[in-house]
Amino acid sequence: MQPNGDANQRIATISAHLNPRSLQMEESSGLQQVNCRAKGGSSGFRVAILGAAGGIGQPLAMLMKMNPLVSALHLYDVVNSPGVTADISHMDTGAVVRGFLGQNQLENALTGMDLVIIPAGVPRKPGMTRDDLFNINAGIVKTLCEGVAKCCPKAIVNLISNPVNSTVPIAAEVFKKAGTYDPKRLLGVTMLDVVRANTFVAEVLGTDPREVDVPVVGGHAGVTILPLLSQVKPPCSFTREETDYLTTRIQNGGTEVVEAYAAVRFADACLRGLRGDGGVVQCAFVASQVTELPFFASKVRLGRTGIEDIHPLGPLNEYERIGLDKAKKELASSIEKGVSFIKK
Ligand SMILES: NC(=O)c1ccc[n+]([C@@H]2O[C@H](COP(=O)([O-])OP(=O)(O)OC[C@H]3O[C@@H](n4cnc5c(N)ncnc54)[C@H](O)[C@@H]3O)[C@@H](O)[C@H]2O)c1
Ligand SMILES: O=C(O)C[C@H](O)C(=O)O
Repeated sequence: MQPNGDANQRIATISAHLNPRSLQMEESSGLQQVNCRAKGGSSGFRVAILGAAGGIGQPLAMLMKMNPLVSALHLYDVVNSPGVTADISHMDTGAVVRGFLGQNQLENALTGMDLVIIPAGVPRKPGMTRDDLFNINAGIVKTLCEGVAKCCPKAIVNLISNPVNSTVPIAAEVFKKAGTYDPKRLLGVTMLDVVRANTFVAEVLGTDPREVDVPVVGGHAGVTILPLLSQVKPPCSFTREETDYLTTRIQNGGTEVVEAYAAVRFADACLRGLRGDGGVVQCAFVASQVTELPFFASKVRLGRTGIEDIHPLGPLNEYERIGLDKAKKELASSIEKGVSFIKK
């Protein structure tokens, strides 16, 4: 898997030769494979991953290729997408996979997509906060969202690139500028916090994490990650010591491990919503009136039009009310930072 221009062209030639029907050729010749949009092997949704060659992007691509709701999978990156595409495309599952390399293929990658998942950008190194990524990732998200606004304005967007607390407001401003903003279709992925919370709470309770549901609200960084331990299902209670331990561990989970599993589960929930399944509810960072802030993570119900309902926070205990105040303070400045990045 050593992708470069030549390898790309070789893959193009081989793909076109072996299965010309699976490709929708553009008029122009050249690097045809990467310029071709996948037709889709079966009925299902068309999904693009932007940043598909990265640490999150690659396993995400593999797991989305295994998802029966996906008929076409577009893998876009500024490096290495041909090799990743070749690997993933050999999996014997329904979705047709196409690779797209570099800025001039962004539009082809995006055209016709139902769901766009964005894990593009730089990740944290030890000692960094997610906000330290702002300077690089803000510009990347801006450019990619301009592409979305132009080529698939009706797509659901799952924003993974950090700092999510600022990149979601950036995306919203880009879409507003383009006249395509639909707050129901823009979701910051905070599901990893829920997945971690379920796991850590189950550890403390000595139960199966699949049986546990912990709402995590606020945002996706440090104190803005607010697990509502008073609302855990099935109902249970924690000592003050357990509450401190769990809250701190959930808030700092990203320094332990970073993984794609939650992104896959969240994308699957969005697709099940688009299909019309009932009762699809997940936490996400979205435009919201749950608090006085313009964006906030809480439980949302996903449906055919994206977010169909945003759940209120429910009753909070004293510990959570103090946590909420801290979360809102930091969130307000992260949101403002994202908004003014576009407005400046
Ligand atoms: N929200 C979450 O729960 C969550 C979870 C994990 C990671 N993240 C964030 O996701 C991002 C990616 O993390 P990673 O570990 O995959 O990093 P990575 O460096 O392994 O991968 C990032 C990928 O993005 C690509 N990229 C860079 N600029 C691009 C551009 N302009 N267009 C398209 N692709 C571009 C890179 O080439 C690379 O392949 C980071 O910002 C990280 O903090 C968020
Ligand atoms: O923590 C990170 O930097 C990545 C991601 O946001 C996570 O929560 O794992």
